[in-house]
Amino acid sequence: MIQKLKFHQTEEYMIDEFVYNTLKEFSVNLNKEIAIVLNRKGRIEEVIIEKKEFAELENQDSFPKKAALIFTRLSSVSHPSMLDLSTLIMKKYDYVMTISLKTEEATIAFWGSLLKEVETVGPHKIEYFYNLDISSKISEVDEKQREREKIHETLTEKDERALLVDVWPKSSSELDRHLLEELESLCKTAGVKVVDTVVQVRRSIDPAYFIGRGKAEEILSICQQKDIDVVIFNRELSPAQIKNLEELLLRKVIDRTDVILDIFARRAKTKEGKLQVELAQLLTLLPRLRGTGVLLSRLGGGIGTRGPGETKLEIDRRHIQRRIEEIKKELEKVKKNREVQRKSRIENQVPVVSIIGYTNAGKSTLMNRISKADVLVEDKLFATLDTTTRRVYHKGREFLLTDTVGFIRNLPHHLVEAFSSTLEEVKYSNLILNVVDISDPYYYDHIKVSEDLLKQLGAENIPLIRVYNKIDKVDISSVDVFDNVPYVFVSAQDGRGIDTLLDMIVERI
Ligand SMILES: Nc1nc2c(ncn2[C@@H]2O[C@H](COP(=O)(O)OP(=O)(O)OP(=O)(O)O)[C@@H](O)[C@H]2O)c(=O)[nH]1
Ligand SMILES: [Mg+2]
Repeated sequence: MIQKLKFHQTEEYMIDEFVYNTLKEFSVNLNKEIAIVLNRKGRIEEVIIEKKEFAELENQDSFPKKAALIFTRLSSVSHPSMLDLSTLIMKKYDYVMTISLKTEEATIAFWGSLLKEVETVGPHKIEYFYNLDISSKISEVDEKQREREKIHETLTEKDERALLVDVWPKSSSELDRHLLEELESLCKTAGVKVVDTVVQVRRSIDPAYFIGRGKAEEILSICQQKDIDVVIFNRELSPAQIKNLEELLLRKVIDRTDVILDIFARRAKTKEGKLQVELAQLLTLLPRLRGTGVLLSRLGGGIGTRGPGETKLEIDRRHIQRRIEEIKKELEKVKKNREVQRKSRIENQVPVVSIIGYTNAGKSTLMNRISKADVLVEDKLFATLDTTTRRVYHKGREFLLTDTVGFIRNLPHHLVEAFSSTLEEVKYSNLILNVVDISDPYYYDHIKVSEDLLKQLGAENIPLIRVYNKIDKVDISSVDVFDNVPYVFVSAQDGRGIDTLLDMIVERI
């Protein structure tokens, strides 16, 4: 049968009578379901006999990107199942056709021309499809896809113009101001141009618009005057508030979490890093999807819509749920791997020292200084997303030094969860270095944020040294040292204090 089908070419990129009869004959005789893959010329590229779930066809790379999947069902079900639809979506087929051999009826599922949902034709008797002109439908979809890619490109090419919105309590403090500045540098890192900032002082939060409808209308007029593309809130918005605000402001509305996620999405390099970012994005996205509809695009592209790598976040709820499970499984594997490595380290008795600290504190610079590793150092938030480990020797002692992702106040809950496999490493270290940028006026606050997170990770009982960094920038006599935690003053940049730090490390491991 394979020979018979392999060199056959169907008309119009559709099933024909010959193919149908052949499929039927062999399906019935073998009592097995059969699938074929058609390329765009209508040639049969592949014949697959009874894979229970065609969605699990894994050698997706050998498929041309654009192709159709046609398969038989022995039962009387002739409409596509959830699984069939997710095959269509995930494997990027042009269309998927389900044929019931019992009823001789079939249904095809394909992307609608708005690219927002899946359309179906059928169930109809199989003969109906022999003359169906699917090619023009498909080219319509292609055309739309190209247009959208163009829009996406222009949007990502030019810097997006953002309006920042914050809500402060009646008794606002310096810290509120600081957090707003922090959002501004997050935006800078994410490549967004901050055009204006609106701060509202209010006692309570409006459940529908967060800021109250009057203020929201005021913001709309600012957006129109200043050609704003995106409105960024410095507080966490509920899914309903995002929806209401987007409807009123006619612009993309995102919050602080989205900005951080966006930065993470651009920066994740390793497979694990990417998986973790994707997981965090999906966990954030899920509660924002309402109903069972297919959410295919938030307004436009740009910030808040990027996935790790080049993929955009265009996924429906079921698919998300499945993907979340998939990622968790993969991360579980990574974790197992880590455990094995950890065991062998324990057996070899090589102590582990972890560098943690607020983002931009100088962790990677310190790592490079100590181990001469080449870790990306940048005056940007979250330069490091993937952990790096290096072997260090000092005074006849050996230890492993690990650089980690930076901490930040209000680190999105989903990120902590998603990055747990990376952050978990900290829990198994013999010593923790909390790197603190003392040139930042809020350094004490940063110490607290980082050490609170250690508590959350269950790492609060591990010996810790506070490494007060950047002493080349400030006069250390003006620096207060808090609590009874061991500390050292260093400049990771010019090397001052590093020997003392190394001595302190080997004393403690
Ligand atoms: N003046 C001075 N600048 C420093 C020192 N250490 C680091 N920096 C600068 O601080 C910025 C951040 O340094 P990184 O080492 O990337 O900081 P990080 O903590 O790894 O940051 P993330 O990975 O983004 O969380 C860079 O511009 C460094 O050059 C220091 O001792 N003195
Ligand atoms: Mg770093």
